[in-house]
Amino acid sequence: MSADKKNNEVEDKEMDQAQTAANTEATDTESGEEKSVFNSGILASLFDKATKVGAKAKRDQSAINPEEIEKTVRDNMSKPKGSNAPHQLRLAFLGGGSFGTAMSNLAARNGCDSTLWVRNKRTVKSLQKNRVNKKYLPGYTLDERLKFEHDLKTAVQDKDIIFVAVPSSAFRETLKNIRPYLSGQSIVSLTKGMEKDTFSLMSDIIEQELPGVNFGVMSGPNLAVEIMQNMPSASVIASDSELLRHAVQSALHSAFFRIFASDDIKGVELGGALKNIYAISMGMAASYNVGENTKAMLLTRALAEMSRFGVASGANPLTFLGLSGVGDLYATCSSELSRNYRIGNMLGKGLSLEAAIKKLGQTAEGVNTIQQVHEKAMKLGIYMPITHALHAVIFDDQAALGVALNLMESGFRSDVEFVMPHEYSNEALNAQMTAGMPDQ
Ligand SMILES: NC(=O)C1=CN([C@@H]2O[C@H](COP(=O)(O)OP(=O)(O)OC[C@H]3O[C@@H](n4cnc5c(N)ncnc54)[C@H](O)[C@@H]3O)[C@@H](O)[C@H]2O)C=CC1
Ligand SMILES: O=C(CO)COP(=O)(O)O
Repeated sequence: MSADKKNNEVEDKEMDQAQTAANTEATDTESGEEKSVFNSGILASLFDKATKVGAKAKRDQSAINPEEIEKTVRDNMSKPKGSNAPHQLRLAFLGGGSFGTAMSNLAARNGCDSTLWVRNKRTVKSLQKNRVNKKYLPGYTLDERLKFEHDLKTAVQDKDIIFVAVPSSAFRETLKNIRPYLSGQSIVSLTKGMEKDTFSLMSDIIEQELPGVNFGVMSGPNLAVEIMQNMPSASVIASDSELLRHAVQSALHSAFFRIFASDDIKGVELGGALKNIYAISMGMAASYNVGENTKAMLLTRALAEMSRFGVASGANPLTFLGLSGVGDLYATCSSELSRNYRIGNMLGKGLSLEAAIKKLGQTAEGVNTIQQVHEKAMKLGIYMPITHALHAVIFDDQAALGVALNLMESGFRSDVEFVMPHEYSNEALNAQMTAGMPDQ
C-alpha cells in the first residue's frame, strides 16, 4: 500500500471517529463600521504595491518608503467608508491542524481571500464537502468563503501573505517546498517551537531557507478552540516590516480578535515556544492538586526563566510582559484546552511519555522544547531550574516529588533580577559571611 494511501486511510478513520455535529455560530457579527475600515482593501492595495512590486522591492529597500505609506494609510483611512477597495488581501494558511484552520477561518470571516492548504487530498475533499475539520476542530462550521487546497503551488502563488501553521518539525521542509513558488509573498510563522537538534527558531529557519524574504512571526494566547468559539482574543505580530505588521493587523483584526504589533521577533517567538515547557509543568503540578499559591509561584518563576533565557538569546525582556509572554503563559498554564498542559497532566497521573503523546494525538511542541532548552541552557550556563527539573522527571525518570522538593530548597535568589541582579543580592552577602567580614 502506498504511503499516501495509508495516510489517507488513517486520516479518514480518525475523521469518522470524530464528532460530526456542526455548530451554528453566527458568522458575521462585526459591526459594519469595523468591516468597512478593515476590509476596505486599502491596506491590501498598499501592501500589494509595496511587496508585490515584489522581490525587486525587497532588493531595493528604497522602494519602500514607510513615511509615504503611513501617510497614504492615514489619508485613505479618513476617506468615506466603502470607497477605494481595489482588492482583498490574499492569504494562504499552510497546515490543516487546529490553528491553521482557526486562523484561516478568521481571515475568511474578515473578508480576506483566504485559502487553507492541507497536504492530504481526501481531507481537502472532506473539508470542501462538510466545511468542518472533523479531526482537529470537530463541531465548528467553517466560513463558506474559506477555500481549501491540496496543491501547494496553487495555494501559495499570487498570495500576499503565507501563514505557516505546521508543527516545528515540518517547518523547514514546508519552506523548502514553497520556495519555487515565491515571487514577493511575505511569510508569517504561526508555529510555536524550536527545531529539533538545531535549536533554530522559526524566524531562523525562514532566514536560512528563504533569505531576503519579508517575514514576521505571530504569537499570543490563542487557544484555537476559543477562537472558533468567538471568545475575544488577541495576538502579537512581530516583524521588522512595518508594512507587514499593518497588513496582518488589517487582515485578522475583528470584533473578536485584536492584533498588537512588536518589532522584537525573537522575544515574541521565544514567548510562544518557552511557555509550552511551563504548561507541561503546570499540568503536572495540577495532577498533584497543588494550591493557587503554588501555581502562582510556578507561573512567575517560569516568567523569570523565560525572560532570562530571552535576554541570553537577544530578546528584550520587556516583551515577556506582553501578550506573547505572560499572556500566553497564563492561557496555556491554566487551561485543559492546551495540549502541553494535558501532556503534563497525563504524565503526572502516571502515563508514560509515549502513551501520553499517543493519547493526545495532536502537536505538543513543549516535549521537544524542554530538550532543546535544557541542553542550550546547560551549555550557556543559563539558570533554568524548572526546565532542568522537568527534564529530569520526563527524560531521566526521576521522581517528580523529590525533584520538586529540591527545587524548593535551592538557594536564595532575587525576585526580579532586572530590578535587583542576582549577584547583588545573596551571593555578595554569602561571600562576605564566608570571608568573615563584618556586615556593613
Ligand atoms: N492549536 C493551537 O491552539 C495553537 C497552535 N499553535 C502552533 O501552531 C503549530 C501547529 O499546531 P496545530 O495546528 O495546533 O497542530 P495540530 O496538531 O492540530 O495539527 C498539525 C497539522 O500539521 C499537519 N502536518 C504535520 N506535518 C506536516 C507536514 N510535513 N507537511 C504539512 N502538514 C503537516 C498535520 O497533518 C496537521 O494537519 C504548532 O507549532 C502550535 O504550537 C499556535 C497557537 C495556537
Ligand atoms: O499556543 C497555544 C495557545 O496560545 C496552544 O497551546 P498548546 O499547543 O499547548 O495547545
